[in-house]
Amino acid sequence: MLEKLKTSLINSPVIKRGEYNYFIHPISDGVPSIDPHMVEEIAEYILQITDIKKVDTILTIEAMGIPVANALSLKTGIPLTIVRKRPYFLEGEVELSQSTGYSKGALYINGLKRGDRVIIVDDVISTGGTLIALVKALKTMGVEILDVISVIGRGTGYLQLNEVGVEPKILVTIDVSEKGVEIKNVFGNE
Ligand SMILES: O=P(O)(O)OC[C@H]1O[C@H](OP(=O)(O)OP(=O)(O)O)[C@H](O)[C@@H]1O
Ligand code: HPA
Repeated sequence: MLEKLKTSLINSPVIKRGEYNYFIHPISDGVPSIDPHMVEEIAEYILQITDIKKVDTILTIEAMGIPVANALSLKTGIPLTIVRKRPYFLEGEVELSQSTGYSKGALYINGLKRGDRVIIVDDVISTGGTLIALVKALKTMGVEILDVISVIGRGTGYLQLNEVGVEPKILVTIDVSEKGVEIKNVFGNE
């Protein structure tokens, strides 16, 4: 189960970004090159754990949620909506603040309306700062969140989502230290 993802995660280099131990992996960084068979493996797995038929749009966040979310879109014919890091000043655009363990910025939602049913797909959840801000904004907009799926999870940031009534599905949970990456859990194996 998710063998390509697990093997490659264990082999990820870890660098320092300030105090933050940052792992580098194709799915979360596009570096080194992304193996399409690994993306396929991940997309197949996600389709087994979510009820995709009810979804109006697959929602992801620029940049590194895109490869997996796009694979899901191609496989299902369900449109892809990308939360961007730049504004377009369109009517109804919603701005939110993003904060991760190593960066701060703004995100912009376009193309969603009240009542739309979405799944959120992202590459990594760490502090939870990105997804909590997005979930809060979507709830205010009246968008229905059917599932929140992260390919990789690290730390306890996902618990913040529990506080707003969301239990994210994290495919592979890891520990990251200066020594490297360790696999802690695979979704469905709890
Ligand atoms: O749980 P958090 O601490 O918020 O971290 C997770 C976020 O960090 C990464 O995004 P980043 O802003 O680095 O952008 P990228 O996808 O362009 O690499 C990742 O894609 C998640 O969106
Ligand atoms: O350590 C990380 N690596 C890659 N992407 C990330 N997004 C949050 N944390 C990380």
